[in-house]
Amino acid sequence: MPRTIAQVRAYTVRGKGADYHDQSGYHWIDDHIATPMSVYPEYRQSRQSFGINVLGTLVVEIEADDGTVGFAVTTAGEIGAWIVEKHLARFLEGRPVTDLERIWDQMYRSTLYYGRRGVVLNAISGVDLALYDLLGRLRGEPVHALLGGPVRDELQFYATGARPDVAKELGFIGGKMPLHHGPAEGEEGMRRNLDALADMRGRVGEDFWLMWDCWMSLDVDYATRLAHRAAEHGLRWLEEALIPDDYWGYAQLKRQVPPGMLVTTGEHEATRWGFRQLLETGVDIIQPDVNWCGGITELIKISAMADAHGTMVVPHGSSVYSYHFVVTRTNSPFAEFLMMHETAEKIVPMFAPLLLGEPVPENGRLRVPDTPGFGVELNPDVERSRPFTH
Ligand SMILES: C[C@H](O)[C@H](O)[C@@H](O)[C@@H](O)C(=O)O
Ligand SMILES: [Mg+2]
Repeated sequence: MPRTIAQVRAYTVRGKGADYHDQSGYHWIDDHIATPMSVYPEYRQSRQSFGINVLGTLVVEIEADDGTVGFAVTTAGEIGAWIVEKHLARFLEGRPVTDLERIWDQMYRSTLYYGRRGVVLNAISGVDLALYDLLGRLRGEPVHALLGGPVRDELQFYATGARPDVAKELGFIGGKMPLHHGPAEGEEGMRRNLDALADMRGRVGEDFWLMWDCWMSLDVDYATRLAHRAAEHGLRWLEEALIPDDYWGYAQLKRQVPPGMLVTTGEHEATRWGFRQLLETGVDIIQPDVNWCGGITELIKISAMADAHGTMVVPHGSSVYSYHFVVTRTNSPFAEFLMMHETAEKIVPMFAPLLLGEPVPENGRLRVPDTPGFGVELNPDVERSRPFTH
């Protein structure tokens, strides 16, 4: 007889954690990075200035009738806590822990009138991930064992951050840099972008992967011109050049970039329906974030669709929550590691200080632990609050 769900609880945490853009003091991740808001000069220097960190962390706890507790974290803060406590909890409490598919379907269908993507799917993802953590703890198995088991002994990673040259020394297979200047900064900005790429290529040599993360900041014309000029410096992929809804733009960009340059995107997309539209554009790699796209239950569907399209799935950096998935999928040959050290020169856990036991790559590689669930615990020293109950 499977255990049943006794209670669902939602907590919020401010500062760092799953809302990893919420850093204090200097941090490369908030240093003049191009965004859709870069058309407004007053919002170019800092993404926090326009609110990239307004949500905060949501912690979802799910307790079984035997007292076992599973949890997961995501980016959703108080809004997410309200959605979990006041709306989603009703589809879980009293149900078997194994009811993953029915619970997901009812959470998604019941929130369609105000959800579909964004913070509602972040909250649904948090619940789904907490359920997988609880199921793994109850069965004494790591989540990757619940997903069919590893297809490789260890993960290999590329690193995202300001210092691909340091990433190369640390054993990563590539370095993804933030793009600093968008179309509104004209030819001067384009030249600065290309100078930065040329400089980094000079530091890492000819064979190390270099990528740009454009964080939705470009238009098709600028992205096409940038791609063609970046080709001489061996840019491997241009990531999230356009806003997520511009599926037509992604299809055009894919047709226009130089042969061999990859077009990638997807971290701000959600559900099998959103990714079906993305796959039909012909992009080369989709990058769902498992904490935002609908959780493991939805990522299984997204990944199978992509596999049939011959498209790689390299989830956006989301620590253990993506590692347990990537290690079980043949069309996910490598993973992302976000360098959350303020100058991207050292390895620190992505969600630090939120999770105890959060594993990090060594020499750019990681054997995903066999600890039950996702193998991490909430840090009791991190202050959290429960803003709503039900
Ligand atoms: C580095 C990028 O600007 C984002 O901050 C990052 O979170 C995301 O786009 C990524 O792909 O890691
Ligand atoms: Mg990205």
